[in-house]
Amino acid sequence: MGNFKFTQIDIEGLVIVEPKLFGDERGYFMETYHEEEFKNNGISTSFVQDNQSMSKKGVLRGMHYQTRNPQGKLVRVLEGEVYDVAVDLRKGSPTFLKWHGIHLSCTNRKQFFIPEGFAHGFLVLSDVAVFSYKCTHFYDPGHESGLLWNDPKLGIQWPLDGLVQPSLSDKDANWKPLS
Ligand SMILES: Cc1cn([C@H]2C[C@H](O)[C@@H](COP(=O)(O)OP(=O)(O)O[C@H]3O[C@H](C)C(=O)[C@H](O)[C@H]3O)O2)c(=O)[nH]c1=O
Repeated sequence: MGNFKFTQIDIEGLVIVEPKLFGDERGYFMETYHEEEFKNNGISTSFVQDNQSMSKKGVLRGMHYQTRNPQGKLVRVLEGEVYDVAVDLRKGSPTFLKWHGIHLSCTNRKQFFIPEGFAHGFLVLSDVAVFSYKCTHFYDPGHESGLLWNDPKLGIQWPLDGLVQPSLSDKDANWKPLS
């Protein structure tokens, strides 16, 4: 046992997962998910849908959540690097509207578990990023919602690194600001 390191952070429920790498002259092997180890470390949920997206440098996808069938997500990067952000939207949470960001990359191999009740998004820092994640509920297009990436009420510190404006879908450019 023990092929993963789990780190809880100061927003309850968010977990950083670091798989153990087994390298040899052929290359490497690592487990990327293990139901029992994850359950024993605060990720006691089942996943029903896997997604993958590819994005170019400067793309920002988010901040998304579902108002019905809220999706918990276990996210990781297969190629490149992103800055991944989760925002606590759980009613009554002591960290309501607080956010946490983390660099996920194919080199640090970190995974980020984001429970149901959070908005999620990421900014692509490398030329290309392939993003892969598991969801705890199915996609529910009729109940998609979102927050503006730069909503002053959130104050997310994106590593824009000179980028004036990330590249957004029309949907992501037009979420309603928090009142
Ligand atoms: C999410 C999703 C999308 N789609 C279709 C709907 C659109 O025709 C197309 C692109 O969808 P969208 O622009 O919403 O994709 P993203 O901007 O990557 O959305 C995701 O971005 C952030 C980072 C998230 O955390 C969510 O998983 C999700 O909202 O794929 C599906 O058919 N199934 C799905 O589960």
